[in-house]
Order: sequence, then C-alpha cells, then structure tokens
Amino acid sequence: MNPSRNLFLIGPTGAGKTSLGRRLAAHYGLRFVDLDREIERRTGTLVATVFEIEGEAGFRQRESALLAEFGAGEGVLIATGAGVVLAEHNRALLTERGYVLWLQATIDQQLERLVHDTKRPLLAGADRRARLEAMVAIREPLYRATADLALPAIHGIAAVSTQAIALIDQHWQRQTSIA
Ligand SMILES: Nc1ncnc2c1ncn2[C@@H]1O[C@H](COP(=O)(O)OP(=O)(O)O)[C@@H](O)[C@H]1O
Ligand SMILES: O=C(O)C1=C[C@@H](OP(=O)(O)O)[C@@H](O)[C@H](O)C1
Ligand SMILES: [Mg+2]
Repeated sequence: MNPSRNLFLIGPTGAGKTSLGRRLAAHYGLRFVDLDREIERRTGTLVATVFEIEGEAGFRQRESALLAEFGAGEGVLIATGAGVVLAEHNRALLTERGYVLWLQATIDQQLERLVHDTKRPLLAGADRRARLEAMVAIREPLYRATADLALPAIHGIAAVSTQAIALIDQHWQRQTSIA
C-alpha cells in the first residue's frame, strides 16, 4: 500500500470522482483539486473549449502538467479526469505519489448520470453508449493497473461517500498511522 499522504480518485466519466472528491477532501482535511476545474480556472475557459482550440493533445498536456504539479505536494486529494490513466507517466505518478481509489460505474449508470451533461467533449455527438464502451475497453485495464483499491459507486453519493471512507480507513489510514 502507498503510504503517501495524498489521495487520488480515478475512474470512468460520471462515476462521481468530482462529487465524491470534494466530500472526501473535507472529511480527511486534504486540499481538494479537480484537474478539470483547475484547467478551467487557469485557462479562463471550459474544458470543451480547450479541446476545440488545442485538441485532445493540448488538453492532455495541461492535465499531465497539473497532475505533476499538485501530485508533487503532500496532503492533497486529486479528482482526476477519466482519461488521465492513458499516459504512462501519469500512471507512474499516481502510483508513486498517492493512494489511488478507483471509483467504478457501469455504462448504464454513466449514461443516466450524464444524460443532461453537455460539458464532456468526448461524449458530444451521437451514440454515447458506443463511445463509453470504447473508452472502457481501453481504460479499464489501466485503472486496474493503477489503483490500490476499487469501489463500485452503485449507490447515491452519500452512501458511496460513507463506503469510501470505511474502505480508506481500513486500508490507507492504517498504513499511514503505522508509517
Ligand atoms: N453515486 C452517485 N449516484 C448518483 N449520481 C451521482 C453519483 N456520483 C455522482 N453523481 C452525479 O453524476 C454526475 C457526474 O458526477 P461527477 O462527480 O462529475 O463524475 P466524474 O467527475 O467522475 O465524471 C453529477 O451530476 C453527479 O451529481
Ligand atoms: O474521459 C475523458 O477523457 C475526459 C473526462 C473528463 O473528466 P470526468 O472524468 O470528470 O468526466 C474530462 O477530463 C475531459 O472531458 C476528458
Ligand atoms: Mg470530474
């Protein structure tokens, strides 16, 4: 187990990384950073607009730079974007610099949770299910390889939050209190 004082949330889009991250950071007294919101704060525009202007490659560069910047510190909870695991150097940083919780969701849950969402550029256009399935096929092995622990986010946010805290206390906090 990783004894670092950082907590990183990974997992598919709509699993609840941003929502849960905020709650967990407050609970553990960690600084909360959502990589997408931080990109928006620094660029002064939406993630979707960054994709339009700089392409996915430009977005990924920003994402990696911010992960490296915040991951270098201690006492931070980072809610990543679902594609962060695509880059090998991001996966290495996550495993080296923090305890990694993989928040899981089924495709049906993703579709339901993002039904009104217009802010995810990779889901824009037709056939969201096919896009999500294609993402899962590539990313799931990468989440598995990177995570210390996995949690199916099948209940509401409050219940998932309680479950996450129980899991983290069991596996991560015990390690850090011994270290
Ligand atoms: N466990 C959950 N149950 C129901 N809805 C959820 C849950 N977690 C998140 N949501 C909702 O799903 C949407 C996407 O959540 P978000 O935190 O942005 O996910 P992510 O950051 O993983 O893409 C939001 O509207 C959020 O309120
Ligand atoms: O699936 C992806 O590659 C992306 C997921 C988004 O974050 P969420 O996981 O919070 O939706 C955001 O980083 C960007 O739109 C790209
Ligand atoms: Mg998010």
